[in-house]
Amino acid sequence: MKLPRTQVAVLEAASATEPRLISTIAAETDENETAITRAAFELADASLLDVTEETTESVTLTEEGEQYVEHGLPEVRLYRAAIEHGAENAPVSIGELLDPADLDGSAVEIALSNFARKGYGEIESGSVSIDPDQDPDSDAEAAALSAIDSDADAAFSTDVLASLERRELLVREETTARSVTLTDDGVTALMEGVDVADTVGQLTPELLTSGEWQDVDFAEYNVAADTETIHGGRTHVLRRIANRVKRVLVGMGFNEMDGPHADADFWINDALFMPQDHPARTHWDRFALSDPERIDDLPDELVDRVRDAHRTGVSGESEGYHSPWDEDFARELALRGHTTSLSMRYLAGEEAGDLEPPQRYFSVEKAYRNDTLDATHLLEFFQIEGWVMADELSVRDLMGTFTEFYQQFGITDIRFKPHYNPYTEPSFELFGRHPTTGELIEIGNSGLFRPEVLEPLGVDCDVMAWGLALERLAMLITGAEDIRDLHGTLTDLEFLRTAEVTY
Ligand SMILES: N[C@@H](Cc1ccccc1)C(=O)O
Repeated sequence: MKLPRTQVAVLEAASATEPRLISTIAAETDENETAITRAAFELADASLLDVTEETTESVTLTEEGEQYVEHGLPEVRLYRAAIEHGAENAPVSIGELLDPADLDGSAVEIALSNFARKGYGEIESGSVSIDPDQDPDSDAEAAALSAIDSDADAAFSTDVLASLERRELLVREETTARSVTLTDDGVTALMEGVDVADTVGQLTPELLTSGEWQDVDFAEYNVAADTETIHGGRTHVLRRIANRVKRVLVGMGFNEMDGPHADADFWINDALFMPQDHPARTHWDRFALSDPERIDDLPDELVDRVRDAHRTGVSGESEGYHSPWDEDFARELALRGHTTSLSMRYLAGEEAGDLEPPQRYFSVEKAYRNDTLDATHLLEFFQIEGWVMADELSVRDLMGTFTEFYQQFGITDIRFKPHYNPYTEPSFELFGRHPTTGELIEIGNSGLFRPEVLEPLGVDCDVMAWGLALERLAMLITGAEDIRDLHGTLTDLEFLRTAEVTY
């Protein structure tokens, strides 16, 4: 029988009685492991070999884990120091214990939280009291750490391993080792004699330049063979969803808006009839920029009309806020807290000229808010902004548009809740049901622009508008439960590699 060179090498290195590791064969034959693996699978396909896989877990300590092996766990050090300072009798202030326990910086926090978690005692108003029945010498985590330090294969309860992993004191890794064993057919083939076929497995520059490629026999590829998974580049799941959203909206007849991320407060807030003392306009919520200090090129007449709307209202029963309106503040620069600044620019005729109804515009762009990070909030996120201008619009048009839009993503259970925005009346928040937790999560905000917004802009028909959160839509589509899985430093790579955008 004639076989390619690497296959002959694998066959000769394999045994019928004892599985041999592919990595060992690769080392012995001085071939790379991928080539040997491929040869092994080809031989398995021809029934000459069996390939078996064994997954093993290896555990290694992190740098922090190693430090604790040497110096003791912070909570254990705290317990020992507390005993030495008489905490068995009366609570001792934490300050007194830091030095003796050799704790500073982030180690203090680590010591306190694990001390409490393990029931070593209690910390109340800055004082430590201990549970005298505890024995830090039998701390299960400390024991596991030092045992792993001396023997990586040491066995432990999964609970202890999991908690050490959570504390990032160790990392667990899975490795798959493949072994080969000769089958009966393989043994027979070897006994009858196996020769190296003059086939070429790889086309090289030398073969090409010498012209030799014309005379050689090429080895056949087994395209069905099992191989290592290679993770190629891929468009980020959020970008894929954004692209999909754009395509859907264009399909619904919308044009795309574009504009500055940093803008005058005038466009971000004042044009929207947001009172200047609104909480969202304070430094708690807003990322202010200082250079340039002010934006000069605002449309003067519009500035005057917006000022009047704020102070005394517009025609009809409108009253305005009757509060001071500071033009300098309106000219200040900030990162846009919503992309509704773009809607204002377009409705004012600043971007695409004067617009006659009907019109539909959208953007899928970033907005910035000084929020607290959590499972549903990021400091920068994408908004799906949109508006429709027409002679006569009602809440039914708004609901119908959302129903049609979300349907394209397979989302049919949307809820509406009456809401308040200074710039729309009526206003509605939108909720969607999370596919795995079943929880209703807020996915957007919407409404019909008030006359106090439209009249200064020179728009004399109805405009309905919204801002939907792209990341929340992504959570509904992919089932991600934490927005931080989608982007930012905590993203789950495996999720990004495998997440599908279905529609
Ligand atoms: N700007 C609003 C969304 C919105 C846009 C337009 C009209 C109504 C609401 C937000 O960020 O939540």
